Amino acid sequence: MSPLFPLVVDGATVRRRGKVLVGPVNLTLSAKGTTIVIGPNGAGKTSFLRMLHGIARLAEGSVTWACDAIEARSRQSFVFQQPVMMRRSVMGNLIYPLCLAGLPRAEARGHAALAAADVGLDKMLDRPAHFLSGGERQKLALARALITKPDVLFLDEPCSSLDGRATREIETILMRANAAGTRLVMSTHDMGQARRLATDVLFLLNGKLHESAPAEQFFSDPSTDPARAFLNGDIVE
Ligand SMILES: Nc1ncnc2c1ncn2[C@@H]1O[C@H](COP(=O)(O)OP(=O)(O)OP(=O)(O)O)[C@@H](O)[C@H]1O
Repeated sequence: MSPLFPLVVDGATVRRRGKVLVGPVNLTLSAKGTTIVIGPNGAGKTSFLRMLHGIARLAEGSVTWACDAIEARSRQSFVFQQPVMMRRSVMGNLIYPLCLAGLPRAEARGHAALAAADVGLDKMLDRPAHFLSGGERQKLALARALITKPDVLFLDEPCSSLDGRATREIETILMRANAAGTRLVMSTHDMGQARRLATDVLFLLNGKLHESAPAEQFFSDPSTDPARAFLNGDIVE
C-alpha cells in the first residue's frame, strides 16, 4: 500500500489578491480509484488541483499526506492543460525526470524507450518535442509524468484540445496507469469522459466543493440542484 495515502484536506483555502479561488475544502482521499473533478468555467478546478499538489500557497488550512512532504512530492506528478515541453527530443524530455532523480543516463534511456512504446511514441524518440502534434504532445506529457511511476497523478483537462480518437488513446493510457497502481485525480469538461473514467466525482462551484460522491451515485442521483442542473447541461452560476 502506498505510504502517501490517505490525503487529508482540512479547511484548505487558496486566495489571490483577497479573493478566495478555492476553499475552504474538507476532504479525505484514499489510495484507490479515479477522482474526476467537474464544475463550470471558473469554478476553481485548476486552483483545486494545484492546491492538492502543493503548488498553490494556502491562505488557511492544510493539505496533509501520510508521509513527509518531500517524499510526498517525489511520489506525485501533474499534467497541465497545455504541457510545457523542453526544447529537446522526445527522448530528452522523457529522460529528464529520471536523470533529475539520479538515474544513470544509459539506464534512463532504457526506461524512456519503454515509456515511449507504452504511449505509441517509440518511432519518434529522436524528434524534437515541439514538432509533435497536440495529441502526441499530450501523450509525451503523460509518458513523462508516468515514467517515475507516481502514486498519484493530477491532470488538468488533459484532453481539452484533442479529438475523439486522441482522447480515447489518452484514456486508455490513463486506465492502464490506474490499473498499475497510479491514483488519478483529473478535471474535465467532458461528461462522457467523466462517466467513462470516474470512480468518484468532486463537483466544484464558486470555489467550494459542492458535492463529493461515488460516480454511480453522482451521475444517477446528484444530491444538489446545481449538480443536477450542471449534468443536464444548464447554465450553473
Ligand atoms: N492567479 C490568479 N489571480 C487571481 N484570480 C485567479 C488566479 N487564478 C485563477 N483566478 C480566478 O479564480 C477562479 C477559478 O479559476 P480556475 O482556473 O481555478 O477555475 P477552473 O474551474 O479551472 O476554470 P476553467 O474551467 O475555465 O478552466 C476564476 O475566477 C479565475 O479567474
